[in-house]
Amino acid sequence: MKKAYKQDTLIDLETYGHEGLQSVYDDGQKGMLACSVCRQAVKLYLGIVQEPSFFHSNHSQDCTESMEVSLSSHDEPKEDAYIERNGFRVPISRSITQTAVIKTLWKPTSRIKDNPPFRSADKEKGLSSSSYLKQLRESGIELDAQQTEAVSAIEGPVLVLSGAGSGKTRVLTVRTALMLTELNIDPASIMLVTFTAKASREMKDRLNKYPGLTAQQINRLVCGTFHSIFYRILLFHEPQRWNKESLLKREWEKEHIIKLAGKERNLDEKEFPFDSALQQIGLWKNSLLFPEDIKPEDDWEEKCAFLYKRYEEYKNQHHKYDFDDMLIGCYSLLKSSPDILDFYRSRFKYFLIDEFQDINTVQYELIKLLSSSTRNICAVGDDDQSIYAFRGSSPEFILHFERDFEGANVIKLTNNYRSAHEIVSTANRIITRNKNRLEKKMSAQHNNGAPPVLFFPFDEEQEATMIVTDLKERITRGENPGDFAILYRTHSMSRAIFERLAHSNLPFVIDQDAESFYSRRMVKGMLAFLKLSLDPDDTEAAADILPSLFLKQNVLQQIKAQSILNDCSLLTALSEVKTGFAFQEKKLKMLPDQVRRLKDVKPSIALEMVEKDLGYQDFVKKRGNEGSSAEKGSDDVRDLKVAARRFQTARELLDHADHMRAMNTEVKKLSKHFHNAIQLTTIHRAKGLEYGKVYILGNVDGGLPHDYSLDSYRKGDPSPLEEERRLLYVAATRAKDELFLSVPETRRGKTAAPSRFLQGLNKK
Ligand SMILES: Nc1ncnc2c1ncn2[C@@H]1O[C@H](COP(=O)(O)OP(=O)(O)OP(=O)(O)O)[C@@H](O)[C@H]1O
Repeated sequence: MKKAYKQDTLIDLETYGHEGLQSVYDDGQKGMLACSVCRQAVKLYLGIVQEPSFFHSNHSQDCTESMEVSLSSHDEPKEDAYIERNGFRVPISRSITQTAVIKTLWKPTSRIKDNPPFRSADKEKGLSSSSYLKQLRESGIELDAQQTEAVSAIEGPVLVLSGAGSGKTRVLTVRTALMLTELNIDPASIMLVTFTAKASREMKDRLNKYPGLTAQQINRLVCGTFHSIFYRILLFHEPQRWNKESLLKREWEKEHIIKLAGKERNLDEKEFPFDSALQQIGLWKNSLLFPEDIKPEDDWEEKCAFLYKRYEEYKNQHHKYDFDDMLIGCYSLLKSSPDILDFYRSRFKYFLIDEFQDINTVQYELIKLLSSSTRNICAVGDDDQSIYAFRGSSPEFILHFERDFEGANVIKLTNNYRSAHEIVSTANRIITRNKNRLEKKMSAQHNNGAPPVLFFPFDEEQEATMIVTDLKERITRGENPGDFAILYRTHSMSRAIFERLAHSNLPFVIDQDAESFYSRRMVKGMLAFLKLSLDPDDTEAAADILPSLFLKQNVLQQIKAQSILNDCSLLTALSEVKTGFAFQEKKLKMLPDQVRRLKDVKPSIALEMVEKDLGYQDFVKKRGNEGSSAEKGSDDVRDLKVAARRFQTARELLDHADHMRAMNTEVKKLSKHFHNAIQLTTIHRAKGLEYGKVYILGNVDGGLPHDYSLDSYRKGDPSPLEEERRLLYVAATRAKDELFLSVPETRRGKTAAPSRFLQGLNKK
């Protein structure tokens, strides 16, 4: 059905603007829509599979008003294409309708086109004379020819270039097992380095299941992350200096130190992004750049360099160290103590390094130092999956492996055992456009699945609604929530989908470090004006608006005292503050009236007023971290304005923000216990994981690729853009069976161009 009434207004989907569909959807959810024929309640279907249409909420038979609808009979969706389950309209057929298109307004869902046909893999089995590999094969652990070569080349430098899903974990574990069994290599002479502690546990678990290995052998392996292994070495040689009590374990401990230093430069806690500064400091440390090496290129780097210097001084004075120091400390120890270096060079004879594409300078130098005499290093990784440049990793280490380790044997694993052919082909087409990479092409081992889907919501809100509709349909039909993942470039992109899932009954989990959108500095600051408009005595809100009025936090005490003395509200007291600047004082005088007016208009308008009339725009320009492009305050402001569109009053928006903050905490608590839930995660966190079905949000220029990479590209540096393309590649290759790419028409309230990474993928 294409027509419905909202009160007396007829909504005709044939002519209704794409941008208004979300609010029609919301009206339907609130029971505000009626069938144009029988006047019973209807809702709007806003999903991925079919075009939007109205359906009755309380019975499955839709009225036959199709004569009113100007779709040709050829295009008309059949009523029996739907069934009603749990009050939800579920299409029976999963086929994507490309013919029943709402003219001009609705861009139909489509699929990636022109992928090369699937060639049944004539997979070469690994031929090896190894009796151990035969034994493994008999117990179900097979290797193909490339994998066999990779596990058998034990001596000398080896680079295993393993495409996504090509079984590198299998290669690493089988290789280790082979060394311990058939080759009788002492486990204590093998260093097996993984990217996470979880990965090292998984490796050991797998080894424990392999035939012919004893628990004792596995325990004697030196297996762990770079940090855990090198910290053990430090602790052995300098236990006093590296005792556990001196470790700055938590981010807030480190932030505390740089915040103290920030006072010397008048960097306000509420304004300066100390967390980003810590990240910058970590980046320098991991690149073995010490305070004296830094040559700041702009104001941001200059401030960070100052904080870095003070941070190091503080640690030295107070005998503290952080995680980064563990690696730097070990590197210095080995460099400055030839005896110790010799000892470890003769102790460790074999190095196996997982996720080599994410190695950083200090880690690389450590491994080079230790392996230089035996040169038995086996690096396993995929330059196409290098996505941690912000932590100092770079695909350069893998790209230059052959140069740094002369005579290296390079083995490519190109069979993808994870994903269906159409997904693998699409991923290949995306990544081959990167220039700085080693040539390789994955080939899928099965063809069970249709080409990836492209869908085109109007904005972030519709994107979330369409995905949740799709999830509900599928889960109602019996699919497993744990099979789904929703991946995004940055946490802030997950706001709308989090909100929609929080209001559904679907089980979902989020990353532990995902902060609520409404707790972000710029968002809180802006909402504080709305809060004050409803309650001029709200102390927290008064404190939160001070930075944007360019007032120090100590003004809070002053206005509290004034409000008691003069028996007035905090807001009125604020208007009396004397700053010594006539212009500022004049602005403060106007504040109470301006703030009070905010509650009388829709929140989306109120936010515009805060931005333009109350000077928030100037604040964001000056203090919104605008220079550091990756985390701009202005982006948060634009996101908030999109979120606010769905609310009629300031109270509704503020209640929603409180609810979402509470839900964020709650969902994180539950995330630890949920085992069969939809996963919401950043692409970075999804690395190394796999899911049946994957939705990727925001495939538009500015979203993925992220704005900052486009800025760099315009300035002549293409490498961040290449890293963004790798991110899309990593995201796409997490999917085993189905992949959905969302391409919204607008983003943050502005028209958006489809991601350049998808160019040409859906055209004949
Ligand atoms: N020779 C093989 N035959 C059949 N299945 C295999 C083979 N090798 C690996 N697999 C399976 O392929 C899947 C992907 O393997 P794995 O997770 O080790 O890939 P990966 O290279 O680590 O992936 P990524 O780099 O994308 O995270 C696993 O389910 C694994 O059991």
